[in-house]
Amino acid sequence: MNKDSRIYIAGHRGLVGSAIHRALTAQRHTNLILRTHAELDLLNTNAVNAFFAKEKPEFVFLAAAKVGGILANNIYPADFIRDNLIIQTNLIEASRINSVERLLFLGSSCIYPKFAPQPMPESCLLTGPLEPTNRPYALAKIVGIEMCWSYNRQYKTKYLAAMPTNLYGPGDNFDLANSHVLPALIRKTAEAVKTGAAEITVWGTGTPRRELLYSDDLAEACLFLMNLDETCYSSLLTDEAPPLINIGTGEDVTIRELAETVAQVLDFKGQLVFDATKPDGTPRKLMDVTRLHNLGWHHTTNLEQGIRRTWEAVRTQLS
Ligand SMILES: NC(=O)C1=CN([C@@H]2O[C@H](COP(=O)(O)OP(=O)(O)OC[C@H]3O[C@@H](n4cnc5c(N)ncnc54)[C@H](OP(=O)(O)O)[C@@H]3O)[C@@H](O)[C@H]2O)C=CC1
Ligand SMILES: C[C@H]1O[C@H](OP(=O)(O)OP(=O)(O)OC[C@H]2O[C@@H](n3cnc4c(=O)[nH]c(N)nc43)[C@H](O)[C@@H]2O)[C@@H](O)[C@@H](O)C1=O
Repeated sequence: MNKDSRIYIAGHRGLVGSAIHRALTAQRHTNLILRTHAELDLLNTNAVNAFFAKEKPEFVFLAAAKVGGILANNIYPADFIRDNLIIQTNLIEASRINSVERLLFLGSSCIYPKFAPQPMPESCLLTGPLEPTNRPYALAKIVGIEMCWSYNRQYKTKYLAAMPTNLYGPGDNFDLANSHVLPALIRKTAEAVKTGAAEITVWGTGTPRRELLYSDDLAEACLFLMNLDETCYSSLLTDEAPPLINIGTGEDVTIRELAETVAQVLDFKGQLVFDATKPDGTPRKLMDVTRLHNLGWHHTTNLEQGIRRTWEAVRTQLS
């Protein structure tokens, strides 16, 4: 990407999109194309096509999606599969029609089988049954990968699918019902500190393991991939295997350890109570990040630093 390349960030107000926006702005990109949900509904095929025809982006970060934690995925499965299939199809097809140079499609680590080998290499895609709590969302993402691969083969496009691990950071969704685990734990812990409550409730058994990546690190990885030289980029887009790359830290913790780290950062001295009536979901989903490391990218923010930064960004809002 040149500094004046026309770059569209779909979903630039979300956790990931806002981090990509910050990273591109910090690198002095001057031609960013942005639309809020109210300005452009990505479910509207005609509106998306008109927007692409007018703005002619050269690079697309596809970070708009219907996203939520374990409970939201379980309660609204139809919304998750429908919205994601439509949004990604609209954007991939409009990118083809308008000759977008490179597109980065964001998927998720939940595309891999529930009992995949750990750590999970890209090659374990479609080798076993999925985790039921997020199967509709995961299937939409798997279709997105297959579309990128099919378009690359048939139309000679250059679409890459990045699979991030669980993410967190400033600008996350802190709604207790719909959010992911880390923002939920930060909010519950902040409220307990504020009210002097003796305990916080953690969903599930506390034994599942999760790998967490700070959103600004993820954004750096996305820019790194979009900026790969032609030889390295093309090496990820072969006819023989899906154009897939994992993004993560290669390290994970139990949910109990995660809750304890949040308690330590926010100075909460009370008890953790586990509510086993809530789903645990996948027991473990640790990414194999060998492919990304071999290209030369490593994360820089460790879990405790990331939680501190997130807390500093939201403490006035949550205290
Ligand atoms: N958060 C995580 O832990 C992980 C996320 N990912 C992936 O990263 C990507 C971004 O996720 P994240 O940033 O967390 O999600 P967010 O929910 O924070 O952001 C999604 C963005 O997409 C926008 N959007 C959704 N529907 C529409 C629509 N119909 N028209 C226009 N805009 C729309 C939202 O706008 P609005 O809010 O106004 O609707 C929002 O700005 C997704 O593809 C997700 O699968 C992957 C792994 C983990
Ligand atoms: C990114 C990823 O995110 C989702 O998958 P998930 O990792 O299972 O999601 P999660 O972050 O919501 O939960 C992780 C673990 O944490 C436990 N947990 C404890 N206490 C709370 C709590 O208070 N809230 C939440 N949400 N979880 C809690 C919870 O019970 C589970 O064991 C999917 O959207 C999936 O599609 C996807 O892509």
